[in-house]
Amino acid sequence: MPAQPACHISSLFALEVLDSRGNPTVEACVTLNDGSSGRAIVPSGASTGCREAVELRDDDPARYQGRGVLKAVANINDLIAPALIGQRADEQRRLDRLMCELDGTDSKSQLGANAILAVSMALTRAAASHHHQPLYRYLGGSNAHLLPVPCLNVINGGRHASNNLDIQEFKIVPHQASSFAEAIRMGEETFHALKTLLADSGLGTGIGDEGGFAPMLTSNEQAVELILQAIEAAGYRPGEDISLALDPAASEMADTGGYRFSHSDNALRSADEMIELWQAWLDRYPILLLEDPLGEEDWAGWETLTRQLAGRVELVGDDLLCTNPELLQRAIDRGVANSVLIKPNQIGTVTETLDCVALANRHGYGCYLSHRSGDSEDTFIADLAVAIGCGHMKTGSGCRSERVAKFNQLLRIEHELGSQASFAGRGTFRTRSA
Ligand SMILES: O=C(O)[C@@H](CO)OP(=O)(O)O
Ligand SMILES: [Mg+2]
Repeated sequence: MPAQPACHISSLFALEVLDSRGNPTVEACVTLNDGSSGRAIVPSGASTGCREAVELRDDDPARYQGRGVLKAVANINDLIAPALIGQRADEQRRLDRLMCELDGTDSKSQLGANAILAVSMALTRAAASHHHQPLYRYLGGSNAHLLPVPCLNVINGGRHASNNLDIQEFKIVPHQASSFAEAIRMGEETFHALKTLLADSGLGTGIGDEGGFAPMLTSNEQAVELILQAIEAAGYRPGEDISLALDPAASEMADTGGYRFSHSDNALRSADEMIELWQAWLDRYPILLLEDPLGEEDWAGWETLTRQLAGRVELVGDDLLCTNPELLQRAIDRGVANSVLIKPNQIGTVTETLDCVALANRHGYGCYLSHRSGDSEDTFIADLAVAIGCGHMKTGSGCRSERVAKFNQLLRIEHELGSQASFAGRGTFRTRSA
């Protein structure tokens, strides 16, 4: 029998490892006949959209309070591996489809999106290695060169911290830089200035899940004011050098009749009042991007919001769109949002993630790439950002290794690209109507 070609999968296995919250997650390892290999760890969200692909967890309370992933691991070892071993690793579309067929559900609930995505990403890495290409080049082709503006989440609230802030993510956007390295320096200098400011004001400097500070404050507005002060203290001009981005994660606030700010004043606001609130914040603060400013079920509210604000600010659908091409198509048809958050584990394969990006590109929607609040040392999304040239991404901020790992990978990519690298800058943020 002739030897199988070098790109064929010779082994595939999975194991249970830990994410940044100390919860179990799935790692998959793929090896090819020529010895090339790839491994990948899937991240995990806390404020998840209700239409995300299913993250399969064990219901065994004796292990990790029922959060184990041994079933997902077994699904890789016992069901996916036998189907994939012997196949070409660089036929990503075919293999991702094969796994979806093996699963047989729309939500990937049978095998688990955590099982399928771990394998999907590991396959990409193994194939890139087989073809002697860095991941960003293999995924993005010869013109992959654009480094994203990093949006650093410097104050954490909502589901990501145990403080009294309703807004989940207060992010700084260092866009007035000539390179990714300079942008990261500006961001981290501001992060450290904020730490000093908080400490000098007697406020907490403990951090939340995504590496930002999580102080108890008097209002959500105070968080913004402190960040603006920190930007100036670091020697930068708010709005000129460094702007702001917010993720209110409003699905988490949804309550009968509107949105409840349960962490601070417990006020209930209707969708119209929420839109007025964001409008007032846009008048007052240099905000370039609002992610999930309304909830995932509130399509009517989103239509009004988009009509009123899409010409001024990037409106990103996260829980609303779940990296799902079908939901994005619905948003396009209804004129909702002007940008889509891209989180591979919301949809569950590399192929479908790239399909969602392609659909967004065809219709002039922005793509805003994202980590999850439970993440790991895996840096797949750093390479993905350059591969798809999305121009801006969020991956937390600068004092947790799982966040820094992505920054460091982007610094390596920028170094490797040398004079071929470009930095996206402010123009990457959408300000036109959908
Ligand atoms: O809401 C979000 O955008 C994300 C990532 O920042 O949080 P989580 O991973 O908890 O869904
Ligand atoms: Mg979000």
